[in-house]
Amino acid sequence: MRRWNGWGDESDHFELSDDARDFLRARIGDGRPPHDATIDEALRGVADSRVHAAARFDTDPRLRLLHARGQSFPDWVAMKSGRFGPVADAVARPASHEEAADALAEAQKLGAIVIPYGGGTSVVGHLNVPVGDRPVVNISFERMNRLLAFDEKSQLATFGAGTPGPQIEAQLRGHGALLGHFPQSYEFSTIGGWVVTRSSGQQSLRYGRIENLFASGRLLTPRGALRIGSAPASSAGQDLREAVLGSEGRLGLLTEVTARVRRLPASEDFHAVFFPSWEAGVEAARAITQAEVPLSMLRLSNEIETETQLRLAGHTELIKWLQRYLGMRGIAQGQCMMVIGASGSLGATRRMRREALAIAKLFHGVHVGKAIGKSWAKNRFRGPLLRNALWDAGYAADTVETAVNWPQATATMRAIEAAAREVLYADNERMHAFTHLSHVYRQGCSVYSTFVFRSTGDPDGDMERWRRLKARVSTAIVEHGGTISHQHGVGVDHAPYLIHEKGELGLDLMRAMARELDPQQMMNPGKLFV
Ligand SMILES: Cc1cc2nc3c(=O)[nH]c(=O)nc-3n(C[C@H](O)[C@H](O)[C@H](O)COP(=O)(O)OP(=O)(O)OC[C@H]3O[C@@H](n4cnc5c(N)ncnc54)[C@H](O)[C@@H]3O)c2cc1C
Repeated sequence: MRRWNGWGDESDHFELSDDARDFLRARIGDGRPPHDATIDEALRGVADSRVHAAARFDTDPRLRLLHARGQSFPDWVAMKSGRFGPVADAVARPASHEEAADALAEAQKLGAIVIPYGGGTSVVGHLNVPVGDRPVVNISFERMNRLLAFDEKSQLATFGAGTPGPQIEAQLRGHGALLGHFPQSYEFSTIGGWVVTRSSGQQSLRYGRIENLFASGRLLTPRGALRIGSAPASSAGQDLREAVLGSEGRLGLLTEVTARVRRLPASEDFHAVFFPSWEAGVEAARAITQAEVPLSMLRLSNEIETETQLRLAGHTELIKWLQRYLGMRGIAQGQCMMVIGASGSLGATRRMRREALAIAKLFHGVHVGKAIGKSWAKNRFRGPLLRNALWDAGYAADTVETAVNWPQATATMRAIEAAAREVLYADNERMHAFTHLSHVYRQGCSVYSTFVFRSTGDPDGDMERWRRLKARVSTAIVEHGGTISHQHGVGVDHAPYLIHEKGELGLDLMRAMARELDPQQMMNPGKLFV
Protein backbone atom coordinates (compact mmCIF):
# COMPACT_ATOMS: atom_id res chain seq x y z
CA MET A 1 0.00 0.00 0.00
CA ARG A 2 1.20 3.51 -0.84
CA ARG A 3 2.39 5.60 2.12
CA TRP A 4 -0.25 8.13 3.12
CA ASN A 5 2.32 10.63 4.47
CA GLY A 6 5.55 10.04 2.57
CA TRP A 7 6.99 8.53 -0.58
CA GLY A 8 6.63 5.03 -1.97
CA ASP A 9 5.06 1.79 -0.95
CA GLU A 10 4.89 1.10 2.78
CA SER A 11 6.92 -2.08 2.33
CA ASP A 12 9.72 -0.24 0.55
CA HIS A 13 12.50 1.21 2.69
CA PHE A 14 15.82 2.90 2.08
CA GLU A 15 17.92 2.47 5.20
CA LEU A 16 20.51 5.06 6.14
CA SER A 17 23.72 3.16 6.82
CA ASP A 18 25.91 4.09 9.80
CA ASP A 19 28.38 5.58 7.36
CA ALA A 20 25.65 7.72 5.80
CA ARG A 21 24.55 8.92 9.26
CA ASP A 22 28.16 9.82 10.15
CA PHE A 23 28.49 11.68 6.88
CA LEU A 24 25.37 13.77 7.55
CA ARG A 25 26.32 14.36 11.17
CA ALA A 26 29.69 15.72 10.07
CA ARG A 27 28.10 17.93 7.42
CA ILE A 28 25.09 19.40 9.21
CA GLY A 29 24.93 17.98 12.72
CA ASP A 30 22.70 15.49 14.50
CA GLY A 31 19.17 15.19 13.19
CA ARG A 32 16.16 15.88 15.37
CA PRO A 33 13.73 12.99 14.83
CA PRO A 34 10.21 14.35 14.56
CA HIS A 35 6.97 13.30 16.15
CA ASP A 36 4.69 12.39 13.23
CA ALA A 37 0.92 12.39 13.48
CA THR A 38 -1.03 9.17 12.92
CA ILE A 39 -3.65 9.03 10.21
CA ASP A 40 -6.36 9.01 12.88
CA GLU A 41 -5.00 12.25 14.30
CA ALA A 42 -4.93 13.74 10.81
CA LEU A 43 -8.49 12.59 10.14
CA ARG A 44 -9.72 14.45 13.22
CA GLY A 45 -8.84 17.67 11.42
CA VAL A 46 -10.97 16.89 8.34
CA ALA A 47 -14.00 19.20 8.26
CA ASP A 48 -17.45 17.88 7.36
CA SER A 49 -18.17 17.82 3.67
CA ARG A 50 -20.26 20.64 2.30
CA VAL A 51 -21.71 18.48 -0.47
CA HIS A 52 -24.04 15.52 -0.27
CA ALA A 53 -22.60 12.27 -1.53
CA ALA A 54 -23.93 11.98 -5.07
CA ALA A 55 -23.69 9.47 -7.87
CA ARG A 56 -20.20 10.52 -8.90
CA PHE A 57 -18.92 11.91 -5.60
CA ASP A 58 -17.72 10.18 -2.48
CA THR A 59 -17.44 12.19 0.72
CA ASP A 60 -15.54 9.63 2.81
CA PRO A 61 -13.09 11.66 4.97
CA ARG A 62 -10.20 9.21 4.49
CA LEU A 63 -10.54 9.28 0.71
CA ARG A 64 -10.67 13.08 0.76
CA LEU A 65 -7.59 13.22 2.98
CA LEU A 66 -5.65 10.91 0.67
CA HIS A 67 -6.26 13.26 -2.26
CA ALA A 68 -5.54 16.50 -0.43
CA ARG A 69 -1.79 16.78 -0.84
CA GLY A 70 1.08 16.13 -3.20
CA GLN A 71 4.78 15.79 -2.40
CA SER A 72 6.05 19.36 -2.08
CA PHE A 73 7.87 20.41 1.09
CA PRO A 74 4.76 22.15 2.48
CA ASP A 75 2.79 19.00 1.59
CA TRP A 76 5.25 16.89 3.57
CA VAL A 77 5.10 19.14 6.60
CA ALA A 78 1.29 19.08 6.41
CA MET A 79 1.14 15.29 6.09
CA LYS A 80 3.75 14.56 8.74
CA SER A 81 2.28 16.97 11.28
CA GLY A 82 -1.27 15.85 10.51
CA ARG A 83 -2.15 19.50 9.86
CA PHE A 84 -3.47 18.97 6.36
CA GLY A 85 -5.32 22.26 6.05
CA PRO A 86 -8.46 22.23 3.91
CA VAL A 87 -9.33 19.02 2.08
CA ALA A 88 -11.82 18.68 -0.78
CA ASP A 89 -15.49 18.10 0.07
CA ALA A 90 -15.76 15.08 -2.19
CA VAL A 91 -13.82 12.92 -4.61
CA ALA A 92 -15.01 11.50 -7.92
CA ARG A 93 -13.13 8.60 -9.49
CA PRO A 94 -14.49 8.22 -13.02
CA ALA A 95 -13.60 5.12 -15.01
CA SER A 96 -14.03 6.62 -18.49
CA HIS A 97 -14.14 9.86 -20.46
CA GLU A 98 -17.95 9.77 -20.25
CA GLU A 99 -17.95 9.31 -16.47
CA ALA A 100 -15.46 12.15 -16.16
CA ALA A 101 -17.81 14.34 -18.22
CA ASP A 102 -20.66 13.44 -15.84
CA ALA A 103 -18.53 14.30 -12.81
CA LEU A 104 -17.54 17.64 -14.30
CA ALA A 105 -21.19 18.43 -15.10
CA GLU A 106 -22.19 17.52 -11.54
CA ALA A 107 -19.42 19.73 -10.14
CA GLN A 108 -20.67 22.55 -12.33
CA LYS A 109 -24.18 22.14 -10.92
CA LEU A 110 -22.76 22.28 -7.39
CA GLY A 111 -20.92 25.48 -8.22
CA ALA A 112 -17.80 23.62 -7.07
CA ILE A 113 -14.12 24.17 -7.68
CA VAL A 114 -12.49 21.15 -9.36
CA ILE A 115 -8.97 19.97 -8.64
CA PRO A 116 -7.97 17.24 -11.10
CA TYR A 117 -5.83 14.57 -9.42
CA GLY A 118 -3.41 12.33 -11.34
CA GLY A 119 -0.84 10.49 -9.24
CA GLY A 120 -0.51 13.12 -6.51
CA THR A 121 3.23 13.51 -7.10
CA SER A 122 3.25 17.27 -7.65
CA VAL A 123 6.11 18.99 -5.84
CA VAL A 124 4.94 22.57 -6.26
CA GLY A 125 1.52 22.72 -4.57
CA HIS A 126 -0.61 21.92 -7.64
CA LEU A 127 -3.15 20.07 -5.52
CA ASN A 128 -3.62 22.54 -2.66
CA VAL A 129 -7.25 22.98 -1.72
CA PRO A 130 -8.29 26.64 -1.56
CA VAL A 131 -10.21 28.11 1.35
CA GLY A 132 -13.49 29.77 0.43
CA ASP A 133 -17.25 29.51 0.26
CA ARG A 134 -17.37 27.35 -2.84
CA PRO A 135 -17.27 23.60 -2.31
CA VAL A 136 -14.19 21.86 -3.70
CA VAL A 137 -14.07 18.45 -5.39
CA ASN A 138 -11.24 16.29 -6.63
CA ILE A 139 -11.70 14.46 -9.89
CA SER A 140 -9.17 11.67 -9.66
CA PHE A 141 -8.08 9.58 -12.64
CA GLU A 142 -6.86 6.48 -10.82
CA ARG A 143 -9.50 4.26 -12.46
CA MET A 144 -8.65 5.49 -15.95
CA ASN A 145 -5.47 3.48 -16.08
CA ARG A 146 -5.64 1.34 -19.20
CA LEU A 147 -4.28 1.16 -22.70
CA LEU A 148 -7.33 2.02 -24.81
CA ALA A 149 -5.95 1.72 -28.33
CA PHE A 150 -2.73 0.73 -30.02
CA ASP A 151 -1.85 1.64 -33.60
CA GLU A 152 1.13 -0.51 -34.48
CA LYS A 153 1.80 1.10 -37.85
CA SER A 154 1.70 4.69 -36.61
CA GLN A 155 3.33 3.76 -33.29
CA LEU A 156 0.63 5.48 -31.31
CA ALA A 157 -0.86 4.31 -28.03
CA THR A 158 -3.89 5.83 -26.30
CA PHE A 159 -4.13 5.65 -22.52
CA GLY A 160 -6.61 6.70 -19.87
CA ALA A 161 -5.11 9.86 -18.35
CA GLY A 162 -4.58 8.24 -14.95
CA THR A 163 -2.26 5.50 -16.16
CA PRO A 164 0.97 5.52 -14.12
CA GLY A 165 4.41 4.74 -15.57
CA PRO A 166 4.74 1.03 -14.72
CA GLN A 167 1.28 0.28 -16.11
CA ILE A 168 2.07 2.16 -19.30
CA GLU A 169 5.25 0.20 -19.94
CA ALA A 170 3.75 -3.13 -18.86
CA GLN A 171 0.83 -2.74 -21.26
CA LEU A 172 3.05 -1.58 -24.11
CA ARG A 173 5.53 -4.39 -23.60
CA GLY A 174 2.89 -6.84 -24.80
CA HIS A 175 3.03 -4.99 -28.14
CA GLY A 176 6.83 -4.91 -28.22
CA ALA A 177 6.76 -1.16 -27.62
CA LEU A 178 7.76 1.38 -24.98
CA LEU A 179 7.00 5.02 -24.24
CA GLY A 180 10.34 5.73 -22.55
CA HIS A 181 9.12 8.45 -20.20
CA PHE A 182 10.87 7.87 -16.87
CA PRO A 183 10.54 10.75 -14.43
CA GLN A 184 11.88 9.82 -11.02
CA SER A 185 8.25 9.75 -9.84
CA TYR A 186 7.51 7.18 -12.59
CA GLU A 187 5.94 4.62 -10.23
CA PHE A 188 3.06 6.89 -9.24
CA SER A 189 2.81 9.84 -11.64
CA THR A 190 0.41 9.54 -14.56
CA ILE A 191 0.44 10.26 -18.25
CA GLY A 192 -2.22 12.97 -17.85
CA GLY A 193 -0.24 14.59 -15.05
CA TRP A 194 2.93 14.47 -17.18
CA VAL A 195 1.27 16.33 -20.05
CA VAL A 196 -0.30 19.08 -17.99
CA THR A 197 2.90 19.71 -16.01
CA ARG A 198 5.28 19.43 -19.00
CA SER A 199 7.21 16.64 -17.41
CA SER A 200 10.63 15.38 -18.41
CA GLY A 201 11.83 11.78 -18.04
CA GLN A 202 15.35 10.68 -17.20
CA GLN A 203 15.93 9.38 -20.73
CA SER A 204 14.50 12.39 -22.50
CA LEU A 205 17.71 12.69 -24.52
CA ARG A 206 16.53 9.73 -26.59
CA TYR A 207 12.78 9.65 -26.08
CA GLY A 208 12.07 13.37 -25.78
CA ARG A 209 10.19 15.32 -23.15
CA ILE A 210 6.46 14.75 -22.77
CA GLU A 211 5.73 17.49 -25.31
CA ASN A 212 7.53 15.39 -27.93
CA LEU A 213 5.61 12.27 -26.94
CA PHE A 214 2.14 13.82 -26.66
CA ALA A 215 0.45 13.26 -30.04
CA SER A 216 -3.16 14.03 -29.19
CA GLY A 217 -5.72 13.96 -26.41
CA ARG A 218 -9.26 14.61 -25.23
CA LEU A 219 -9.82 17.62 -23.02
CA LEU A 220 -13.10 18.17 -21.16
CA THR A 221 -13.43 21.86 -20.48
CA PRO A 222 -16.32 23.47 -18.58
CA ARG A 223 -17.43 24.82 -22.00
CA GLY A 224 -17.33 21.47 -23.77
CA ALA A 225 -15.06 18.77 -25.08
CA LEU A 226 -12.03 19.37 -27.29
CA ARG A 227 -10.06 16.88 -29.33
CA ILE A 228 -6.52 18.10 -29.63
CA GLY A 229 -3.87 17.16 -32.16
CA SER A 230 -3.85 14.12 -34.43
CA ALA A 231 -1.82 14.57 -37.63
CA PRO A 232 1.90 13.74 -37.46
CA ALA A 233 2.59 17.40 -38.23
CA SER A 234 0.49 20.37 -39.21
CA SER A 235 0.75 23.96 -40.35
CA ALA A 236 -2.94 24.59 -39.68
CA GLY A 237 -2.58 27.47 -37.28
CA GLN A 238 -1.45 27.28 -33.69
CA ASP A 239 -0.91 23.90 -32.15
CA LEU A 240 -3.52 23.48 -29.40
CA ARG A 241 -1.46 20.75 -27.78
CA GLU A 242 0.82 23.53 -26.60
CA ALA A 243 -2.11 25.08 -24.73
CA VAL A 244 -2.79 21.84 -22.87
CA LEU A 245 0.87 21.13 -22.11
CA GLY A 246 1.62 22.89 -18.85
CA SER A 247 -2.03 23.89 -18.23
CA GLU A 248 -1.92 22.36 -14.71
CA GLY A 249 -5.63 21.58 -14.59
CA ARG A 250 -6.65 25.17 -15.36
CA LEU A 251 -8.29 24.44 -18.71
CA GLY A 252 -10.16 21.26 -17.95
CA LEU A 253 -9.77 17.52 -17.52
CA LEU A 254 -7.40 15.74 -19.85
CA THR A 255 -9.10 12.35 -19.98
CA GLU A 256 -7.17 10.47 -22.68
CA VAL A 257 -3.67 10.82 -24.04
CA THR A 258 -2.38 9.39 -27.30
CA ALA A 259 1.37 9.06 -27.14
CA ARG A 260 4.09 8.40 -29.68
CA VAL A 261 5.73 5.13 -28.73
CA ARG A 262 8.73 3.21 -30.03
CA ARG A 263 9.81 -0.38 -30.49
CA LEU A 264 11.51 -1.83 -27.44
CA PRO A 265 15.26 -1.37 -27.75
CA ALA A 266 17.29 -4.56 -28.09
CA SER A 267 19.93 -3.29 -25.76
CA GLU A 268 20.41 -0.67 -23.10
CA ASP A 269 23.31 0.11 -20.84
CA PHE A 270 24.62 2.75 -18.47
CA HIS A 271 28.24 3.61 -17.78
CA ALA A 272 30.00 5.93 -15.35
CA VAL A 273 32.83 8.34 -16.13
CA PHE A 274 34.68 10.43 -13.55
CA PHE A 275 36.07 13.88 -14.28
CA PRO A 276 38.78 15.72 -12.33
CA SER A 277 36.56 18.80 -11.93
CA TRP A 278 33.06 20.10 -12.47
CA GLU A 279 34.24 22.45 -15.21
CA ALA A 280 35.77 19.55 -17.17
CA GLY A 281 32.58 17.55 -16.75
CA VAL A 282 30.37 20.40 -17.98
CA GLU A 283 32.53 20.96 -21.04
CA ALA A 284 32.44 17.23 -21.80
CA ALA A 285 28.65 17.17 -21.38
CA ARG A 286 28.28 20.08 -23.77
CA ALA A 287 30.66 18.59 -26.32
CA ILE A 288 28.91 15.20 -26.27
CA THR A 289 25.51 16.84 -26.64
CA GLN A 290 26.55 19.20 -29.39
CA ALA A 291 28.26 16.37 -31.27
CA GLU A 292 24.75 14.87 -31.27
CA VAL A 293 25.79 11.51 -29.91
CA PRO A 294 22.33 9.91 -29.62
CA LEU A 295 22.62 8.82 -25.98
CA SER A 296 19.46 8.15 -23.97
CA MET A 297 20.69 10.06 -20.93
CA LEU A 298 23.59 12.01 -19.53
CA ARG A 299 23.79 13.11 -15.93
CA LEU A 300 26.66 14.98 -14.34
CA SER A 301 26.88 15.29 -10.56
CA ASN A 302 28.90 18.05 -8.97
CA GLU A 303 31.63 17.38 -6.42
CA ILE A 304 29.30 17.35 -3.44
CA GLU A 305 26.63 15.25 -5.10
CA THR A 306 29.26 12.76 -6.25
CA GLU A 307 30.56 12.36 -2.72
CA THR A 308 27.06 12.28 -1.23
CA GLN A 309 25.80 9.65 -3.66
CA LEU A 310 28.79 7.42 -3.08
CA ARG A 311 28.55 7.74 0.70
CA LEU A 312 24.78 7.30 0.94
CA ALA A 313 24.79 4.35 -1.49
CA GLY A 314 26.59 2.33 1.17
CA HIS A 315 28.71 0.12 -1.17
CA THR A 316 31.84 0.53 0.92
CA GLU A 317 34.02 -2.03 -0.88
CA LEU A 318 33.09 -0.83 -4.37
CA ILE A 319 33.83 2.74 -3.36
CA LYS A 320 37.24 1.83 -1.91
CA TRP A 321 38.13 0.08 -5.13
CA LEU A 322 36.86 3.02 -7.14
CA GLN A 323 38.87 5.58 -5.17
CA ARG A 324 42.06 3.51 -5.52
CA TYR A 325 41.51 3.22 -9.25
CA LEU A 326 40.67 6.90 -9.73
CA GLY A 327 43.67 7.89 -7.60
CA MET A 328 45.95 5.89 -9.92
CA ARG A 329 44.38 7.71 -12.89
CA GLY A 330 45.05 11.12 -11.33
CA ILE A 331 41.50 11.89 -10.16
CA ALA A 332 41.17 12.67 -6.48
CA GLN A 333 39.50 15.60 -4.77
CA GLY A 334 36.82 17.47 -6.65
CA GLN A 335 35.89 14.45 -8.73
CA CYS A 336 32.57 14.61 -10.56
CA MET A 337 30.64 11.59 -11.75
CA MET A 338 28.85 11.40 -15.07
CA VAL A 339 26.44 8.61 -15.91
CA ILE A 340 25.66 8.04 -19.57
CA GLY A 341 23.01 5.75 -21.00
CA ALA A 342 22.62 4.31 -24.47
CA SER A 343 19.67 2.38 -25.88
CA GLY A 344 19.05 0.83 -29.29
CA SER A 345 20.37 -2.08 -31.29
CA LEU A 346 23.44 -3.79 -29.84
CA GLY A 347 25.67 -2.23 -32.49
CA ALA A 348 24.20 1.26 -32.13
CA THR A 349 24.51 1.14 -28.33
CA ARG A 350 28.19 0.21 -28.57
CA ARG A 351 28.82 2.91 -31.16
CA MET A 352 27.15 5.63 -29.05
CA ARG A 353 29.08 4.59 -25.97
CA ARG A 354 32.38 4.59 -27.85
CA GLU A 355 31.71 8.05 -29.31
CA ALA A 356 30.67 9.53 -25.96
CA LEU A 357 33.63 8.01 -24.11
CA ALA A 358 36.06 9.25 -26.75
CA ILE A 359 34.79 12.81 -26.24
CA ALA A 360 34.82 12.40 -22.44
CA LYS A 361 38.49 11.37 -22.66
CA LEU A 362 39.36 14.66 -24.33
CA PHE A 363 38.24 16.31 -21.07
CA HIS A 364 40.21 13.87 -18.91
CA GLY A 365 37.16 11.74 -18.15
CA VAL A 366 37.99 8.27 -16.79
CA HIS A 367 35.59 5.50 -17.70
CA VAL A 368 35.04 3.16 -14.75
CA GLY A 369 32.89 0.56 -16.46
CA LYS A 370 29.36 -0.62 -16.01
CA ALA A 371 28.93 -1.40 -12.30
CA ILE A 372 28.12 2.13 -11.10
CA GLY A 373 25.94 2.89 -14.12
CA LYS A 374 24.10 -0.38 -13.62
CA SER A 375 23.53 0.36 -9.96
CA TRP A 376 22.28 3.88 -10.84
CA ALA A 377 19.79 2.40 -13.33
CA LYS A 378 18.64 -0.26 -10.86
CA ASN A 379 18.02 2.23 -8.07
CA ARG A 380 16.92 5.20 -10.10
CA PHE A 381 13.35 5.21 -8.75
CA ARG A 382 14.45 4.33 -5.21
CA GLY A 383 16.28 7.61 -4.56
CA PRO A 384 13.13 9.41 -3.34
CA LEU A 385 12.70 6.77 -0.62
CA LEU A 386 15.73 8.33 0.99
CA ARG A 387 13.55 11.31 1.85
CA ASN A 388 11.55 9.07 4.22
CA ALA A 389 14.73 7.82 5.90
CA LEU A 390 16.14 11.33 6.20
CA TRP A 391 12.91 12.61 7.70
CA ASP A 392 12.84 9.81 10.27
CA ALA A 393 16.44 10.67 11.19
CA GLY A 394 15.46 14.32 11.71
CA TYR A 395 16.56 15.84 8.41
CA ALA A 396 14.40 17.73 5.92
CA ALA A 397 15.05 17.64 2.17
CA ASP A 398 13.86 19.59 -0.85
CA THR A 399 14.94 20.21 -4.42
CA VAL A 400 14.83 22.96 -7.04
CA GLU A 401 15.47 22.76 -10.74
CA THR A 402 15.86 25.07 -13.69
CA ALA A 403 17.33 25.16 -17.20
CA VAL A 404 19.83 27.66 -18.54
CA ASN A 405 22.04 28.15 -21.57
CA TRP A 406 25.45 26.49 -21.35
CA PRO A 407 27.45 29.63 -20.43
CA GLN A 408 25.25 30.10 -17.32
CA ALA A 409 25.34 26.50 -16.10
CA THR A 410 28.17 26.75 -13.60
CA ALA A 411 27.33 30.20 -12.27
CA THR A 412 23.69 29.18 -11.77
CA MET A 413 24.65 26.01 -9.96
CA ARG A 414 27.04 27.87 -7.63
CA ALA A 415 24.53 30.70 -7.02
CA ILE A 416 21.71 28.29 -6.10
CA GLU A 417 23.89 26.41 -3.67
CA ALA A 418 25.34 29.60 -2.15
CA ALA A 419 21.86 31.10 -1.71
CA ALA A 420 20.68 27.94 0.01
CA ARG A 421 23.62 27.89 2.40
CA GLU A 422 23.21 31.56 3.29
CA VAL A 423 19.61 30.96 4.32
CA LEU A 424 20.74 29.04 7.39
CA TYR A 425 23.65 31.24 8.45
CA ALA A 426 21.31 33.40 10.54
CA ASP A 427 20.12 30.28 12.38
CA ASN A 428 23.67 29.10 12.96
CA GLU A 429 22.80 25.99 10.98
CA ARG A 430 24.37 24.35 7.96
CA MET A 431 22.78 23.38 4.66
CA HIS A 432 23.98 20.37 2.70
CA ALA A 433 23.42 21.39 -0.93
CA PHE A 434 24.42 19.46 -4.03
CA THR A 435 23.61 19.56 -7.72
CA HIS A 436 23.50 17.68 -11.00
CA LEU A 437 22.80 18.40 -14.65
CA SER A 438 20.51 15.75 -16.02
CA HIS A 439 18.73 17.01 -19.10
CA VAL A 440 21.04 18.26 -21.78
CA TYR A 441 20.22 20.12 -24.96
CA ARG A 442 22.36 21.63 -27.66
CA GLN A 443 21.45 25.05 -26.25
CA GLY A 444 21.90 24.35 -22.56
CA CYS A 445 21.00 22.06 -19.70
CA SER A 446 18.86 21.60 -16.64
CA VAL A 447 20.36 22.31 -13.22
CA TYR A 448 18.89 20.31 -10.33
CA SER A 449 19.86 21.00 -6.72
CA THR A 450 19.00 19.09 -3.58
CA PHE A 451 19.06 20.55 -0.08
CA VAL A 452 19.25 18.66 3.18
CA PHE A 453 18.99 20.50 6.48
CA ARG A 454 18.19 19.68 10.07
CA SER A 455 14.55 19.74 10.93
CA THR A 456 13.67 22.27 13.63
CA GLY A 457 11.43 19.64 15.23
CA ASP A 458 8.49 21.98 14.77
CA PRO A 459 6.28 22.20 11.63
CA ASP A 460 6.06 26.00 11.79
CA GLY A 461 9.82 26.29 12.20
CA ASP A 462 10.42 23.97 9.25
CA MET A 463 8.00 25.93 7.07
CA GLU A 464 9.58 29.24 8.00
CA ARG A 465 13.01 27.90 7.02
CA TRP A 466 11.67 26.45 3.80
CA ARG A 467 9.95 29.72 2.79
CA ARG A 468 13.24 31.57 3.12
CA LEU A 469 15.04 28.82 1.21
CA LYS A 470 12.49 28.76 -1.61
CA ALA A 471 12.53 32.53 -1.98
CA ARG A 472 16.33 32.78 -2.02
CA VAL A 473 16.98 29.98 -4.48
CA SER A 474 14.12 31.00 -6.78
CA THR A 475 15.50 34.54 -6.87
CA ALA A 476 18.96 33.17 -7.68
CA ILE A 477 17.42 31.19 -10.55
CA VAL A 478 15.62 34.11 -12.15
CA GLU A 479 18.63 36.39 -11.66
CA HIS A 480 20.65 33.93 -13.74
CA GLY A 481 18.09 33.87 -16.54
CA GLY A 482 16.86 30.37 -15.70
CA THR A 483 13.32 29.14 -16.09
CA ILE A 484 11.50 28.83 -12.78
CA SER A 485 10.91 25.20 -13.67
CA HIS A 486 12.43 22.84 -16.19
CA GLN A 487 10.22 19.89 -15.23
CA HIS A 488 8.19 20.27 -12.04
CA GLY A 489 5.82 22.98 -13.25
CA VAL A 490 4.52 26.07 -11.50
CA GLY A 491 1.68 25.20 -9.10
CA VAL A 492 1.54 27.73 -6.27
CA ASP A 493 5.17 27.63 -5.19
CA HIS A 494 6.60 28.94 -8.46
CA ALA A 495 3.68 31.17 -9.48
CA PRO A 496 5.22 34.42 -8.12
CA TYR A 497 8.23 33.95 -10.42
CA LEU A 498 6.39 33.21 -13.66
CA ILE A 499 6.19 36.88 -14.55
CA HIS A 500 9.96 36.87 -15.15
CA GLU A 501 9.65 34.58 -18.12
CA LYS A 502 6.18 35.29 -19.46
CA GLY A 503 5.85 39.04 -18.83
CA GLU A 504 2.52 40.76 -17.99
CA LEU A 505 1.16 40.35 -21.49
CA GLY A 506 2.11 36.72 -21.65
CA LEU A 507 0.39 36.07 -18.32
CA ASP A 508 -2.70 37.94 -19.57
CA LEU A 509 -2.77 35.63 -22.57
CA MET A 510 -2.68 32.59 -20.31
CA ARG A 511 -5.43 34.03 -18.10
CA ALA A 512 -7.55 34.83 -21.16
CA MET A 513 -7.35 31.24 -22.37
CA ALA A 514 -8.51 29.96 -18.97
CA ARG A 515 -11.36 32.53 -18.87
CA GLU A 516 -12.50 31.46 -22.31
CA LEU A 517 -12.68 27.75 -21.52
CA ASP A 518 -13.62 28.09 -17.86
CA PRO A 519 -15.85 31.15 -17.44
CA GLN A 520 -16.89 30.18 -13.89
CA GLN A 521 -13.23 29.82 -12.87
CA MET A 522 -13.86 26.43 -11.42
CA MET A 523 -10.72 24.66 -12.66
CA ASN A 524 -7.90 24.53 -10.12
CA PRO A 525 -7.85 28.29 -9.35
CA GLY A 526 -4.73 29.79 -7.83
CA LYS A 527 -2.37 27.38 -9.60
CA LEU A 528 -0.01 28.43 -12.40
CA PHE A 529 -1.26 32.05 -12.29
CA VAL A 530 -3.67 34.10 -10.21
C1 LIG B 1 10.03 11.89 -5.94
C2 LIG B 1 9.60 12.71 -7.10
C3 LIG B 1 10.36 12.72 -8.25
C4 LIG B 1 9.96 13.48 -9.35
N1 LIG B 1 10.69 13.43 -10.49
C5 LIG B 1 10.28 14.09 -11.60
C6 LIG B 1 11.00 13.99 -12.81
O1 LIG B 1 12.02 13.28 -12.91
N2 LIG B 1 10.53 14.66 -13.89
C7 LIG B 1 9.38 15.39 -13.82
O2 LIG B 1 8.97 15.94 -14.83
N3 LIG B 1 8.69 15.53 -12.68
C8 LIG B 1 9.09 14.88 -11.57
N4 LIG B 1 8.39 14.99 -10.40
C9 LIG B 1 7.21 15.86 -10.34
C10 LIG B 1 5.88 15.17 -10.67
O3 LIG B 1 6.03 13.77 -10.63
C11 LIG B 1 5.40 15.61 -12.05
O4 LIG B 1 5.00 16.96 -11.99
C12 LIG B 1 4.26 14.76 -12.61
O5 LIG B 1 4.11 15.09 -13.96
C13 LIG B 1 2.93 14.95 -11.89
O6 LIG B 1 2.05 13.93 -12.34
P1 LIG B 1 0.87 13.37 -11.45
O7 LIG B 1 0.14 12.39 -12.28
O8 LIG B 1 1.36 12.89 -10.16
O9 LIG B 1 -0.02 14.67 -11.26
P2 LIG B 1 -0.61 15.32 -9.94
O10 LIG B 1 0.48 15.59 -9.00
O11 LIG B 1 -1.75 14.51 -9.46
O12 LIG B 1 -1.17 16.69 -10.52
C14 LIG B 1 -0.31 17.68 -11.01
C15 LIG B 1 -1.14 18.78 -11.68
O13 LIG B 1 -1.73 18.26 -12.84
C16 LIG B 1 -3.15 18.34 -12.79
N5 LIG B 1 -3.65 17.12 -13.42
C17 LIG B 1 -3.24 15.85 -13.19
N6 LIG B 1 -3.86 15.02 -14.02
C18 LIG B 1 -4.67 15.75 -14.79
C19 LIG B 1 -5.56 15.46 -15.86
N7 LIG B 1 -5.72 14.23 -16.30
N8 LIG B 1 -6.25 16.48 -16.43
C20 LIG B 1 -6.09 17.76 -16.00
N9 LIG B 1 -5.24 18.09 -15.01
C21 LIG B 1 -4.55 17.10 -14.42
C22 LIG B 1 -3.49 18.50 -11.34
O14 LIG B 1 -4.68 19.21 -11.14
C23 LIG B 1 -2.30 19.29 -10.84
O15 LIG B 1 -2.49 20.65 -11.14
C24 LIG B 1 8.78 14.27 -9.28
C25 LIG B 1 8.01 14.25 -8.10
C26 LIG B 1 8.42 13.49 -7.03
C27 LIG B 1 7.58 13.47 -5.80
